[in-house]
Amino acid sequence: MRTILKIRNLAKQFRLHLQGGVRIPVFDDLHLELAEGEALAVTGPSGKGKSSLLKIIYGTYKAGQGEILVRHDDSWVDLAQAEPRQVLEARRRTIGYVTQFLRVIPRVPTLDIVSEPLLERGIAPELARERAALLLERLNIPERLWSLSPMTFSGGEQQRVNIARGFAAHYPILLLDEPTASLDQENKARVLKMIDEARDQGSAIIGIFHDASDRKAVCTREFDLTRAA
Ligand SMILES: Nc1ncnc2c1ncn2[C@@H]1O[C@H](COP(=O)(O)OP(=O)(O)OP(=O)(O)O)[C@@H](O)[C@H]1O
Repeated sequence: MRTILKIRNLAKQFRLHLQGGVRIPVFDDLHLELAEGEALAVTGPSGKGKSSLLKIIYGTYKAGQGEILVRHDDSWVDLAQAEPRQVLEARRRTIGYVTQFLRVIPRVPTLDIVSEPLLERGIAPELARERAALLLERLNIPERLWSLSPMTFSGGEQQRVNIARGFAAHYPILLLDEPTASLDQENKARVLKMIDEARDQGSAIIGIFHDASDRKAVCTREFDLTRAA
């Protein structure tokens, strides 16, 4: 399997400008490589920087130093240095990101939220909606809710809508920040199966799972931040 992500020398610290310029160091000299078909669990105690690492890879947070080389359309792009336009391109086709929180846009129906990543790739609306419907069904979202905005849905329902959206299109790299956090056992098992299927199809996964048995179920390797940086 080909390497798809190479992180070299990554350093990050936050600076709280509104609180006397206090510095919070997170990483120093972090190195990481990931190949297609691998599922990496990022571990470490609370506050060690697990979510920050995912956000840096996705381009939400800027790296302080270092390289984040991603294989995008068969060439290497350093997302730490990339223009915002390149980051958006990579997000559209190469890197997916699923958190436990859905960013709800008022009045947009659930089915449209889930089909959007497919429509963005030029998939015909009919096909995109079919795929979205399959995912919602698989994740136990009752059909009567599909035409509604998820704004009033329960936490677990919103999380499953977010997961359906994150898995609608194939991404070579998939970042998962506690995707199973507020799910019951049955839905959790379904999500873990979807993660496994994505990996079987060659996606490289980086996930944060608080539950050790979830990590064991889907991850091929662990990356312990207490040792990494
Ligand atoms: N936007 C931000 N501004 C300032 N500090 C931040 C910001 N985001 C994270 N931090 C700090 O960076 C450190 C790492 O936070 P992060 O959320 O990445 O940890 P984590 O390992 O994911 O924790 P948890 O397991 O509790 O979710 C923490 O000390 C946190 O306070």
